[in-house]
Amino acid sequence: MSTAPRLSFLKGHGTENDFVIVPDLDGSLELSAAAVARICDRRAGIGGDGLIRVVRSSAHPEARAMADQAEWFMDYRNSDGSIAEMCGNGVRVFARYLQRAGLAEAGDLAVATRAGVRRVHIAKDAGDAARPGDATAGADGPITVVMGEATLPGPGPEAEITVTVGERSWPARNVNMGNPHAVAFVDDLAQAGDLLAAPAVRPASAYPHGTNVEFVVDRGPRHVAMRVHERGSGETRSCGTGACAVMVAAARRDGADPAVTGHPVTYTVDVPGGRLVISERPDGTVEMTGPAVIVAEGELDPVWLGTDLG
Ligand SMILES: N[C@@H](CCC[C@H](N)C(=O)O)C(=O)O
Repeated sequence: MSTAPRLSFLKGHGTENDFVIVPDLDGSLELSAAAVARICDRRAGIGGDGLIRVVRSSAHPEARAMADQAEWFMDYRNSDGSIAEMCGNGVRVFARYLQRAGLAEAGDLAVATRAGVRRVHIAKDAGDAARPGDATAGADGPITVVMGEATLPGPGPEAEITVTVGERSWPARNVNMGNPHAVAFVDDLAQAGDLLAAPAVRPASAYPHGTNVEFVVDRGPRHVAMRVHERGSGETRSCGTGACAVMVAAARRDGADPAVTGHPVTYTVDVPGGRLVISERPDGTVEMTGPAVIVAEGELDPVWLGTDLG
């Protein structure tokens, strides 16, 4: 009989950026990069753009210092097993899991991430939505995350980014939302091609740990659409931090800087998997609202898990 641990999981998504959620409340699991990649495999595993381990902050060495501000830590991994600092869609799905499991109530909540503590607001229902009547209000209501401030490098080589796909290159904006992004405005999203391989981004020195790449077109006033190639996951149907980076890049391009005007600015960002509504406030904080859905739960077969997991 197998002595391998039984591992419960849930599956969820935010605008079709999908995740395997692994509750490990007391932080007893060792999840190797290989184990994460196996679980996220869409043919041989559960499948997902990433894996989110739910751990009590006090039980995780990277989160212990945040435990007095946020009870729960989002340990986020990309589908190739690599670690990422932050996941904007993931943090909404994380909050939905906590609500569903009775570990948090609708309303305000703080979540610890590798990029710091993020404030989350879980709408009680569509009527409590940050934007009543918004298309993002599903049966469970939308979730809003205060994503922190975008960081853009000052003039210099790190600001002069070029993104290349095949024969075509575009200038891009370097925006950090806790994790790195290169945002390129294009004429047509199809120009990004099949995105089976990561676009080339130069200079490499601007992104010592690699980057996510967004391709953006205009849809109307304060309304854009994007595709994304995610570091560690490939093309996905959505990226929350990427959509925030896109919103800030679009606002700067459009001459809208809330820090200068004193007024918040809001963009609708369409992604292949849905719609996100994103605002930047005069104090520089970026706020994102979108759906978060849990679709299934189950248990991984301990025999299949084998010895990859401790
Ligand atoms: N999909 C996420 C971002 C996940 C991390 C990213 N691939 C990285 O390596 O930085 C989001 O919704 O923000």
